[in-house]
Amino acid sequence: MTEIVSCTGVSRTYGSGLDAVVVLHGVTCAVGEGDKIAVTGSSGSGKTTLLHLLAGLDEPTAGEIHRHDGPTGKDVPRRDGPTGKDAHRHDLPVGIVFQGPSLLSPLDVTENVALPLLIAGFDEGGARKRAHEALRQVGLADLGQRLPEELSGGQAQRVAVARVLAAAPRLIIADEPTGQLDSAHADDVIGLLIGVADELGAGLVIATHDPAIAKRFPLRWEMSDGALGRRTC
Ligand SMILES: Nc1ncnc2c1ncn2[C@@H]1O[C@H](COP(=O)(O)OP(=O)(O)OP(=O)(O)O)[C@@H](O)[C@H]1O
Repeated sequence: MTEIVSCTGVSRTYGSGLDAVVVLHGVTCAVGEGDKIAVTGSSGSGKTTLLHLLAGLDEPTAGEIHRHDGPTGKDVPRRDGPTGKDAHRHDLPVGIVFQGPSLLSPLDVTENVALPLLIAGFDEGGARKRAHEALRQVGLADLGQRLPEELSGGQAQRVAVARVLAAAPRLIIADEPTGQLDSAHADDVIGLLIGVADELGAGLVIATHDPAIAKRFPLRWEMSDGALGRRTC
């Protein structure tokens, strides 16, 4: 397995002195290309904290997180890379899907999907083309000009998945991506995420409270009081 990110003895403490609260302790784990992992556990057990550390949105207070460099898991063909550069170098390392609304309200759907690519150095034409293709793949080709406020919750999460697909990351982190959806739409979004991870050869880690969703993942990690407990596959 080619590792994307690994944690060794990782802890996260909030506050200091008498107010210090250890919310994650001694976590050792690794995510590799092609891994599909559901992180379960009761509310407050540390799922989001772990996912934020894996995504690089937060830093541990103890232990080490190592991000392993490498090309995308599969040789994803790129037609629209940044002008004059090797497109693969501009694939984003991490794509994130959050539970709640994460689209920027002044931007239309296509602009939201294209934004990470523009930040990564793609020219506007190339970024828009990739955004259109990603939206087509998640079944939203006709909604590119809508504003986020004109979308249903399920459509908004599909756009968030398209944004990940367009960015072609090595690692996809999804924190309760279906927490605000009914079960039919939840199933649909999880299926899309798994399909996107397969297509990219990416690692996929999701946090979920839903046992039916967790069952769809070959690897399951259970968080309990800030520790990574039972792992099943
Ligand atoms: N910024 C913060 N300051 C202090 N404590 C925090 C902070 N963020 C999270 N915590 C605490 O860390 C613990 C773990 O939170 P975390 O959000 O990781 O849990 P979770 O398993 O994702 O919960 P949920 O399923 O409810 O989303 C909780 O007790 C929470 O109150």
